[in-house]
Amino acid sequence: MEADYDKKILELKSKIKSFPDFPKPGILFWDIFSAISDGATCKLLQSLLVQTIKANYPDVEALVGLESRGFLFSFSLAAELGISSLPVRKKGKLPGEVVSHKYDLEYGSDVLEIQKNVVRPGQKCLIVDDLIATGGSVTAATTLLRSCGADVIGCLVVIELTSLRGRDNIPKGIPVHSLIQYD
Ligand SMILES: Nc1ncnc2c1ncn2[C@@H]1O[C@H](COP(=O)(O)O)[C@@H](O)[C@H]1O
Ligand SMILES: O=P(O)(O)OP(=O)(O)O
Repeated sequence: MEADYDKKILELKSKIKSFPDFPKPGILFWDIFSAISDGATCKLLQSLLVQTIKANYPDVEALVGLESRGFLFSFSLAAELGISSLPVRKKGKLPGEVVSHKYDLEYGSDVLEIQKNVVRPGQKCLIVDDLIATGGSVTAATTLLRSCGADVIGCLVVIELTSLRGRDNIPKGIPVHSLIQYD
């Protein structure tokens, strides 16, 4: 069983391409789109993510995708599990009334938004994204969701850049599950 899982992870890993110096010098960009351009890998990735959610978050009620690559997974997984798929977007992209959270970046700041009243108070929300690096996006999304009354039960990503220690930087008590880890 374990050997089968490890084999699937290796198969997935072999399909993810990396691009040095994108989008700026010094960044090694992990391109999730390179994996999902192949149908068999889409199916494999979806099944690994579903397996992780069922094993670790059996009570999850909503998957919150972070713009924009998080949306690839939040909708398809929510559809399979029959639960809500909620988007967190950058400023000015969601219609109607929104709740906002401004957060600091290395240089400057950014704002995340969610539509008002889409989260039920106490709703068990799992944050979903392609990758965790410093943990800044997950931290900001957690603050935003909590300000709406959500119960943030964890974070699920395909890739974790372990040397950046994102999981240590996010609020205590939010577990991180990643399928693939790179230094
Ligand atoms: N090296 C990277 N490759 C692809 N995507 C990346 C990379 N580093 C960051 N990202 C995107 O940014 C956020 C996570 O960054 P945090 O520093 O954890 O906020 C995530 O949405 C990635 O798509
Ligand atoms: O490329 P995106 O839209 O997924 O955004 P980010 O790089 O901020 O994750």
